[in-house]
Formats: sequence, C-alpha cells, structure tokens
Amino acid sequence: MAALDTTQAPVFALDQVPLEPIAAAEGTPCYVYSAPVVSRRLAALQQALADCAWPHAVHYALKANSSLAIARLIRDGGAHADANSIGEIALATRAGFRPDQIVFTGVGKSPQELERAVSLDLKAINAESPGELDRIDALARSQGRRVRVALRVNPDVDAQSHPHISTGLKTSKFGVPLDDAAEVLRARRDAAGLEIIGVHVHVGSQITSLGPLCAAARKVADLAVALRAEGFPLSHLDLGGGLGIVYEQGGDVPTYEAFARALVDVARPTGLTLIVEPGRTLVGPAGVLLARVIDVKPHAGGGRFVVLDAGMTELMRPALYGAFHRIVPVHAADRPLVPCDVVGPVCESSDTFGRVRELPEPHVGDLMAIMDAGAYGAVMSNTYNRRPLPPEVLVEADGSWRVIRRRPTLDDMFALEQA
Ligand SMILES: Cc1ncc(COP(=O)(O)O)c(C=O)c1O
Ligand SMILES: N[C@@H](CCCC[NH3+])C(=O)O
Repeated sequence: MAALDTTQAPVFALDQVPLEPIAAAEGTPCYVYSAPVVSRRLAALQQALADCAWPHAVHYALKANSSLAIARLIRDGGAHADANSIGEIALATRAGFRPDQIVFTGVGKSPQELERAVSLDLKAINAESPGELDRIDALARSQGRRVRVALRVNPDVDAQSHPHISTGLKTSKFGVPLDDAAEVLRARRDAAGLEIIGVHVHVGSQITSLGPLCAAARKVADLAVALRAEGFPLSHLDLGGGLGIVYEQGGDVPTYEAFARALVDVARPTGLTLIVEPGRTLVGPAGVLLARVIDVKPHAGGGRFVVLDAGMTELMRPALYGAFHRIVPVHAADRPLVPCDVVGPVCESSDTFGRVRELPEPHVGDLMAIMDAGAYGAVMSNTYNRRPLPPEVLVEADGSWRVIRRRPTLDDMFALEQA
C-alpha cells in the first residue's frame, strides 16, 4: 500500500465538506471530525506495522479524543484501547472494546479505579510505581485473581517536545527509574496477585523525530531482554504513543512506515509482541474547530484583533503550550490580507489562537476553521466563564454528517448543582 503522507495529510477539503451548513445548523463553536480521515490514518498505521511482519497491537490512546463515535470508529478499524481513567475504561467498554483489548495507564490511579480495573480482567494494567504494584497485588488477592501488569519505566529520555507534554525525563513524575525497574520486579516475582507480562514506556507527545522514541524503546528493550533471561515470562513490550503531527506548514514528522520499521527493529530481538499507543497521530488531523468572527477592531500595532466565539475553553492548546494551529477562513475570501491577532472571548490574555496571522480582511460573521484540532481539543474543553462545552459533529465519507455530542443547554448546565 502506498505510504500515507503524514506530512501533507489531506485534512479537510474545505470546499468539499459542508462546513457552513454544519455551522449554521449546530452553531459555533463546534468541532467537526472526518470519519474517513480517522479510518484512513488508522488503516495506514496498521498496514505499516503489518508490513514489518512482527506481532503487534495498536492500542488507541483514548485521551486524545474520547468521543464515543470516534472510539467506535477506531474499534471498527480493528484497534484496541489505552485508557487513562476508569471513565475512559467505561467509554472503551461502551464503544465495544473487550476488557482483554484494554490497557490501563495513568500516573495516579485511585483506590476505586484500581479496584474496578482489577475486577475487569483487562489486558494489562501499566503500573507506575512499586506501591501501585503492591496495591494491585493486594486487591487481586482479595478478589481471588491474578492480574496482568506491565511496569512503566522512566528511561530518562528527552522527548524534545514541549516540556509540559514530555514525560520521560528522570525529573518527571511518570514511571519507575530504569535503573530500579529490574529490582522492583524481582522483589515481586512471587506476588500471588501479579502476572508480570510486560514493560511499558511513553516519553511524551507531539514527538517529531524517531530519535527519542527509539532511544526510549532501546532502553526498555534491553531491560526486557535482561528480565527474560532471569526467567520473567514477559509477553509484550509497550512502547507508548507520542508520534507527532504537522501543525505548521513546512513541518515534518516520520512516516508511518519509518515509525513502524524503527519500533519493530527494536522489538524483534526481544521476541516480544510490540504494543503502540498512538493518539494524536490518528485523530489530530481529522478535526477542525469551527468558530465565527464576533468582533473585529484595530490592533495598536496595526492590523486587527479578530475576536472569535471560540476560545481557550474549547481549545486550550495555544494558551497552555503556545501551540500553533492554522486558522483558515472557510470562505476563501477575495479580500486583501491583513495581519490579525486571532483571539477568543474568555477573560484571559492567554486566550489567543494566533498572533500576526495574515488573513483575508475579516468581517463579523465570517466562519473560521482552526485546523488539526481532532486531538486534545474537545477532550480538554471546559466551562470556564460558564461557557457550554462545544458540540461535536462527524462527517462520513459520503459527505453526510451527524451530531455525535450535542451542545448542553443552560438547563443541562444547571442540572448537576443546587443553590
Ligand atoms: C501512556 C500514554 N500513552 C499514549 C499516549 C498518547 O500520546 P499521543 O497522543 O502523543 O500519541 C499518551 C499521551 O501522551 C500517554 O500518556
Ligand atoms: N494535551 C497535550 C498532549 C498530552 C498528551 C498526554 N500525555 C496536547 O494537547 O498536546
């Protein structure tokens, strides 16, 4: 199969997908996802892995986009799930993933979450600490079970991504230091409630080169080989997620072929099944956030302030990480370009989507698409300033579309509280 060009993924042909009718019907701000883009990306990744002819499993990281319809689409595409909370496990179950298709990760799993996870007979719980292993062991024994676990290792590798989404340095809160991992497992080799079946690593997100991914993979692969030599009956090597996408014109990320080859090259000598947990790469380019211009005013530095009806409440990434998202006017207006600071309505100066963007002279009422918003968009939205969570729409291959999550009414928003 031809390589999917992950650098120039045909995101939304803005003239082919009926964005204006969707915005008119559902109102803005509103997320719109393309089902065929998600399915194509998943199929391309699976093909790239299959071409390497090594046992593997793709566990979609639900945290990137946990809309039920997106999770179902991914399950229908043959992937399994990586859940980060009991809520995501419930979502995965409702989307049709079987317990033995779910791995459970998370740096702080509450007693209630662990108790439930232990009872579910998941594929594996990725444990983050010696204490967590012991808590799983105790719960498992109290339930008369033996629970499959993998140990999350912190390899002290710099993901070379934004510090807020880098997780593999020894100063970060994730996992057990590589040097301690073998001893931690040896001390629990005979724990009656544990079946130690793997090692796990995830060094960060929006990683745009193979270097950090391979460096981390090699470290845990070496550990896994040593553990097997000691008699640990490991079955898998879970190398996490993290593959980035192109947000900015001219950006570059590894192809799925290169990614698959690099990780399989590390996994093969271990003899272990390779697990990957991709999130962003599958869904990020498949979504846009639609917003309307609600005000335009002069900018002190020249140009314009363009105030959208979407803000950091709907898409936090720019405010949180200074992340870049392309902003595209849906009606490619034949107007002269002007420099614009594109901002949201929220009462925070960080509520800014882009500074000094050259856009066709904006008018109140124009529809804008904030691109590549399918991952870590809707899932991170919030109700600050008492704003309703945004609705989400899924567009099918034939151009038809349906609301997969509606906008809450004001009554919905009051429903959970009392004066
Ligand atoms: C353990 C784990 N697996 C998978 C992912 C998915 O990452 P990404 O969306 O960057 O592929 C994350 C998030 O960074 C994670 O924390
Ligand atoms: N929320 C981050 C990604 C975090 C990945 C989860 N560990 C983002 O928007 O880029």
